[in-house]
Amino acid sequence: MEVAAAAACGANLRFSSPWIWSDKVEGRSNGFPRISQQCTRRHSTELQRRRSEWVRRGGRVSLTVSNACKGSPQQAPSVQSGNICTSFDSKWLLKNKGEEVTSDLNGRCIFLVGMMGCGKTTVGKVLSEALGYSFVDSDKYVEEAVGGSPVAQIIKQFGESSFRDYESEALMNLSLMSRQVVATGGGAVTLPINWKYMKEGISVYLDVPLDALACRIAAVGTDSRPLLTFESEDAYTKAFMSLFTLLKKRRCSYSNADVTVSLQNIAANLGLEDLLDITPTAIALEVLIQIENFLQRNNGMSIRI
Ligand SMILES: Nc1ncnc2c1ncn2[C@@H]1O[C@H](COP(=O)(O)OP(=O)(O)OP(=O)(O)O)[C@@H](O)[C@H]1O
Ligand SMILES: O=C(O)C1=C[C@@H](O)[C@@H](O)[C@H](O)C1
Repeated sequence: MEVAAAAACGANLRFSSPWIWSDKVEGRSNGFPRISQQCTRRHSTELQRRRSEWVRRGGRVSLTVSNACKGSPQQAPSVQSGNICTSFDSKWLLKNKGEEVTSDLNGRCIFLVGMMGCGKTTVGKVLSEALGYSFVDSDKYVEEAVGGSPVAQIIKQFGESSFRDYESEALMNLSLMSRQVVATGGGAVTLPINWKYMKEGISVYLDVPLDALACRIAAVGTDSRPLLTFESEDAYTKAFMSLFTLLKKRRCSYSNADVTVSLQNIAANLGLEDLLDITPTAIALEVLIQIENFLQRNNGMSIRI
């Protein structure tokens, strides 16, 4: 099936194998993607199979051995991005890195930003545990503030602009706190005032390829996501095309984050072909490594904009 509306969007798409096989999404002469029906069905089934496997394994991943890491856990060297060792349990590495980074952070909050489905909640919970921080989901914070209605209903009932006002108020309140990992809403980055709040802490962009996002969202359904407005019977196509348009508008805003953590880079560094093999623990570890680098580059200070 061809997705005509793709032609309306002028952004560059980055496809990461193996989420979209080259025989299923083909570049067209006009530079826009063509997505086959078969592709979308295969994606959902494959995703569900892999997710069950991932859950059965307890979210574990085997990491590539690096020559840079030798010795016992007691003599563990500091972990550099891209040099994650198999010899130690990744949770052990995360805990240790968490302890190191916690003291550098001096109580500052971490704000996770990124498109819906990029893993802010999943990774945020793991990260907060490693840092000894609390975890807050700003969507949940808004829901509680307005009496328990789901975000989808708030948007439908009051409109996106009112939701953004509630979201800004939530971020303002959260920016006054310390020792919190905050999973922000996917669109929080679009309002400049929110950056003022988030710059009270360290902001981290979780950069996940569009096709992986669409797969994850399609696997759980699009019903609770009113901003996915592309019309299609197929959940993957609906998610992919809507996210494509949203990301085109937001990419620049995400780049304001202090730190970017790219799943494609993690996969490349770990020698993994499949993004689904990257566990939340491995992603949280990369977040901490990148935060540590950022703090070192800026002498422990977050740059304010
Ligand atoms: N590393 C991962 N590997 C595989 N699936 C993942 C991973 N991280 C998250 N997921 C799955 O992706 C989906 C979205 O994750 P999550 O809710 O953490 O994203 P989010 O960024 O908080 O989304 P939103 O902004 O919509 O709240 C969930 O179904 C989750 O189980
Ligand atoms: O990307 C977005 O704009 C959104 C993401 C969700 O987290 C919610 O904040 C809401 O559905 C809007």
